Amino acid sequence: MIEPPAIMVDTRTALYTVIIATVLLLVLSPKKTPTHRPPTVKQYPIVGSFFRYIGWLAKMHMPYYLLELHKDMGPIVVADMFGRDFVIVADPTAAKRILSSSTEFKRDDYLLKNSMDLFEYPLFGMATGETWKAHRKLIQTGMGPQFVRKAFTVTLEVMEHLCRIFDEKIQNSSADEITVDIREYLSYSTLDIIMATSFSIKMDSLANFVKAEESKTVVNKLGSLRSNIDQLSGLLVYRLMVPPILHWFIGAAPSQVANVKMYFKELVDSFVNPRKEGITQEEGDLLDILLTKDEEGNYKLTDSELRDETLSILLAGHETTANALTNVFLALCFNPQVLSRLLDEIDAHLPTITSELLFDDVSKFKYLDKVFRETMRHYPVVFAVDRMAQTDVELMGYKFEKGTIFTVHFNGIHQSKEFWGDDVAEFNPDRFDREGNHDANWFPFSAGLHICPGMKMAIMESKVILIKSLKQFSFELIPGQDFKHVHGVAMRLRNGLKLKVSKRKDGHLYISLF
Ligand code: HEM
Repeated sequence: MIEPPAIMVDTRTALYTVIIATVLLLVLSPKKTPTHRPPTVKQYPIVGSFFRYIGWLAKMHMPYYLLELHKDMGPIVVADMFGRDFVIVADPTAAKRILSSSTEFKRDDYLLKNSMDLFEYPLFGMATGETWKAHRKLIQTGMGPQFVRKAFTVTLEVMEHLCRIFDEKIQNSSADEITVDIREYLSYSTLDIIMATSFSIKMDSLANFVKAEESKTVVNKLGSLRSNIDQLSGLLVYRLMVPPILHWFIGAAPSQVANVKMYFKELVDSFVNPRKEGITQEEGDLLDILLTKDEEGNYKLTDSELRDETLSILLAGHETTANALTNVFLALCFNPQVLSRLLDEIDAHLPTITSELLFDDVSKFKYLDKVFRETMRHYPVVFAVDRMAQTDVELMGYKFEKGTIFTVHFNGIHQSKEFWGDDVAEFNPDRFDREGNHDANWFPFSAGLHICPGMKMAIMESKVILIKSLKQFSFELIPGQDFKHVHGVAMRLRNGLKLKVSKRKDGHLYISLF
């Protein structure tokens, strides 16, 4: 018969042996070799996975397609689109690494490759390299604290104008309310703001839009700036997706786009040349910085570089902000309790319509800051950006060859329960009060080398527009609209956002759902 104490000693020894062996195994075992390929969307010869995404593409719902892929296959997925493989990444640590490296990953100019005849040097599309670096330095210098202060003053002026327009229209209406597509008004307002802030040019596109709307005609050439910008961004997207041989059939051949090209050349010449020739004075604005000369007295940017950078600012800096603001209105419409708290804050800091708003006051609107941040998390206007591997790389446990394209999927990160909690689908500005480094998971302005240089201006401009409009007017959602976002240069509501606007009647604004 076996003595019980002896059994106990043996069991303990065996247990210790197992623990030590496990620890040794973990410490000494070779590093797990990364597997070759992450989960991959099933592809067929020639067509790849075209039939899986064609439905989404046709509805312009590619952002929703990418979210579905993550839901089915995890945070890193290989998907083919238009005959190319993209590694779609929805992990904040991997995203930071991709966006911050100047050796392992770079932006390629694939967005521009088919559109070099239209423009070649816009900062937002240029490959990471020496030309980009020189342009970025100039633009960053020009978008310093003075730029943001100037944007504040300009935004107040434009908002005074916009509020006057709404006031007059409401007074002239029989029902004391008007129906507007708020995105249209925001789009023209942000266009005027960016032109005046960056180049000290008064475009009056908002006024021209209103005149054109009333008379149903385009009032003058300047009024068509927006439509030319729309055409240019559309051409960029179409030319990216359609091979050059087919450009003629979609109206995008060089001869067919000559008018758009000429329009922008004339427009930019009209304000750059007088400044160059000393006919108009220096304004201390971004244009002055873009017109900086080197030690030999030559302009740092060539004529075409200057024209393209001017256009780049217009393209990058106006629809983005207009769509972000439209999304705030959308979010407020669906979340009346958030709106109510926001109005309390606005009323606390600005007791009357005539109360003055100073630059330093904007930072006091803490709840507004959270509402804006939550809107940008919920609906990131730029939902993804691409980078190309410059060497063989290892990422998230997988190996990739040089030349692999990575899509950093901001929307995927922003919609991930892992990083934002189980209530990720809810619109909750208070989530930014919770413990944790929210900035590490928040990418609406990208990160790293190409982080949006206009971010501070965009945030300040948006806050002023919201404070001023919400203080004076009530907004009511028109039912039956399509609230799904479509892709393009920016993620946007397909048909804008129709709202009823009336004067705010008491201390509270009402944005009601239906
Ligand atoms: C809510 C508004 C805005 C959003 C969401 C936004 C978003 C972005 C994002 C995500 C990028 C990075 C692209 C990349 O990583 O490849 C970017 C770049 C850029 N943005 Fe913005 N932006 C906004 C407003 C503005 C404004 C107001 C300006 C100009 C005043 C501006 C000028 C630029 C420029 C020039 C770049 C290119 C930077 C580079 O490649 O080095 N953006 N923006």
